[in-house]
Amino acid sequence: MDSGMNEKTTAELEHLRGLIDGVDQQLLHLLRKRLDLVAQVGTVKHGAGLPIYAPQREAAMLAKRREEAKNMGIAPQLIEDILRRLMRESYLNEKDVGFKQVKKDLGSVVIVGGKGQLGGLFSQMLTLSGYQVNLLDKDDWQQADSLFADAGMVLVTVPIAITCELIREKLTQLPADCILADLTSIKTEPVKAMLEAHSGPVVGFHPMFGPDVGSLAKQVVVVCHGRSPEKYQWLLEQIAIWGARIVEAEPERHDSAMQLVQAMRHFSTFVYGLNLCKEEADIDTLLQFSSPIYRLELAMVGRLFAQSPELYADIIFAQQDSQHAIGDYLDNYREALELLKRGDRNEFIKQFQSVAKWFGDFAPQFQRESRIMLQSVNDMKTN
Ligand SMILES: NC(=O)c1ccc[n+]([C@@H]2O[C@H](COP(=O)([O-])OP(=O)(O)OC[C@H]3O[C@@H](n4cnc5c(N)ncnc54)[C@H](O)[C@@H]3O)[C@@H](O)[C@H]2O)c1
Ligand SMILES: O=C(O)C(=O)C[C@]1(C(=O)O)C=C[C@@H](O)C=C1
Repeated sequence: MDSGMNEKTTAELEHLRGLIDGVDQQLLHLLRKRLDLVAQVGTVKHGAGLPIYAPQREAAMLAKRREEAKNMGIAPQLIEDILRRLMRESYLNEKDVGFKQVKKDLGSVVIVGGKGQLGGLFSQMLTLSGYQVNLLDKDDWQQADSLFADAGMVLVTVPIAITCELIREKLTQLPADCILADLTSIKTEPVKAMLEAHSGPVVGFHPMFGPDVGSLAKQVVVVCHGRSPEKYQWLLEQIAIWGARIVEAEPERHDSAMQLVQAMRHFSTFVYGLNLCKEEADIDTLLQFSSPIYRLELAMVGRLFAQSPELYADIIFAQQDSQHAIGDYLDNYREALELLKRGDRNEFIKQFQSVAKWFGDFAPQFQRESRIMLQSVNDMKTN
């Protein structure tokens, strides 16, 4: 290539990149305009008590924009990705405006363990909705009587290992019509303890997310009814206004689902990390050779070890029954290893096919979903 050609190329590139910069700046102005409109929507919703998350509006809007994109020769997935990202920003912005307060005459809310992670999040959400929130943490028990005296709701969110004991020993003298609720990751024992300790309304919740979610939009909260649901119906409406989906479950059914969804999953993630550690794997090297799916998997394993060991120990150890599920997993692992040792490739393929059949339509659905996640993982790479 001669140098004249190089200069010409450089000049052309510079010119085009200047134009691209201009378009990107216009995009910024459009984003500013959209955020301002969303802020106004937030104010209207706050006044009317409408949920932050409007799934029908989202579906209708996405369908229209996809169609328009196609007509303009733009990949529909591109506009969908962009709009979904923008809507995530909307949830955060609308949240800051605050939420309608569904129950005006509640009295105060006392969050026991309120200086912890999840307690902090619920304290923020309740405060943003106009409730008076008092925190009662481990060094605050001398104020307990005066805080409980005018409490309309007591919300327990202390470490799992001490939850039942604390409820039985310290929450037996609440006002008769006070709601007693908890956020514990297991439900059978805490709900039982609350029903025994308190004769008024009782309800158990399990937020299916960690404290680092920016907003509750699209998150799931499991509710286990205890006593007098009509007295805490407002709270379910309040949580729905925050954008979360309420899933009702009997405590036992919740706990048995959690054996697979939490105890076994966290345990196998723990063993995965333990194994990498014992093998003295070099994470930099692993990342260098990683496919996007491996990077995502490693991120999911690594994120466990950035969190509280006590929380995960409690989730795993609190349910003795989960040992069976973990034992079954180990048996299956062992049998699969035998297959490998025998060199029985045909049997491996046969079993693979029966698992694929069992997954049914979920397998291609998960493949589509994970493809989008993997593309985002790749987007985040900087080298
Ligand atoms: N963190 C999560 O991802 C998550 C998700 C769902 C449910 N949960 C549930 O939320 C509850 C709390 O978890 P967390 O992650 O917020 O834990 P955390 O350790 O951050 O918070 C617990 C709080 O309880 C306080 N505490 C300890 N002993 C106390 C006592 N005797 N009296 C009053 N307060 C006391 C601690 O000082 C701390 O502030 C657990 O039941 C857990 O199962 C947590
Ligand atoms: O239209 C609304 O209701 C909005 O809150 C705005 C918006 C958006 O960003 O377009 C955000 C959240 C909703 O789930 C749907 C749409």
